[in-house]
Amino acid sequence: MLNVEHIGIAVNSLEISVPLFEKLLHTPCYKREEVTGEAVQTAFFQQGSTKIELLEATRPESPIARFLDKKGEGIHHIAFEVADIEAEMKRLQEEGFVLLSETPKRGADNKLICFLHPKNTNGVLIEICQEIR
Ligand SMILES: CC[C@H](C(=O)O)C(=O)SCCNC(=O)CCNC(=O)[C@H](O)C(C)(C)COP(=O)(O)OP(=O)(O)OC[C@H]1O[C@@H](n2cnc3c(N)ncnc32)[C@H](O)[C@@H]1OP(=O)(O)O
Ligand SMILES: [Co+2]
Repeated sequence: MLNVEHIGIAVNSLEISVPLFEKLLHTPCYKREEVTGEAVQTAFFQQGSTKIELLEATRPESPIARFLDKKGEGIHHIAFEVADIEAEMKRLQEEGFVLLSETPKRGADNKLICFLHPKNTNGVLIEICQEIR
C-alpha cells in the first residue's frame, strides 16, 4: 500500500459542509462528483499529499445514509492508494481480510476502488484505490 490517498467524511449536506471545510482548510473544493454506484455526491479538497473527501448520500439505501442514521456525521473511511488494485485485493484476501466487492468498482476522482469489512480492520472502514490509467 502506498500513501493515504483520502479520508472520507460523511456529512448531511455538502451545501453546508463544503463552505465549512473551505473555511477550515483555507483551500477551495477542487471537484464535486456524483457516483451513482455508491449513491453518493462527493466533494474533494487537496491537503498536501492527501485529500479530504466529503460524502453526502443521494438515496436512502446509500451506505452513507445508513452510516449517518447509525452514527451521525464524522470520519467514514480511510483510503490507501495502491499501484495494482487487483494484486492488492488478492493479497488482502489471502491475508484473511474480507473484501466488500469481488472486483474493483468505479469510484470518484478517476479511481478504481474496493473496501474491506471493518470487522477485520479494528473497526475502521478501509478503502483501497488505484488511479485509472
Ligand atoms: C464515491 C466513491 C468514494 C470513493 O472514494 O471513490 C467512496 O469512498 S464511496 C463511500 C461509500 N461506500 C461504502 O462505504 C461502501 C463500503 N461500505 C459498505 O459496504 C457498508 O457500509 C458496510 C459493509 C461497511 C456496513 O454496511 P451496513 O451499514 O449496511 O451494515 P451495518 O450498519 O450493519 O454495519 C455493519 C458493522 O459495520 C460497522 N460499520 C458500518 N460502517 C462503518 C464505518 N464507516 N466505519 C466503521 N464501522 C462501520 C457498523 O457499526 C456495524 O458494526 P457493529 O459492531 O455490528 O455495530
Ligand atoms: Co473514498
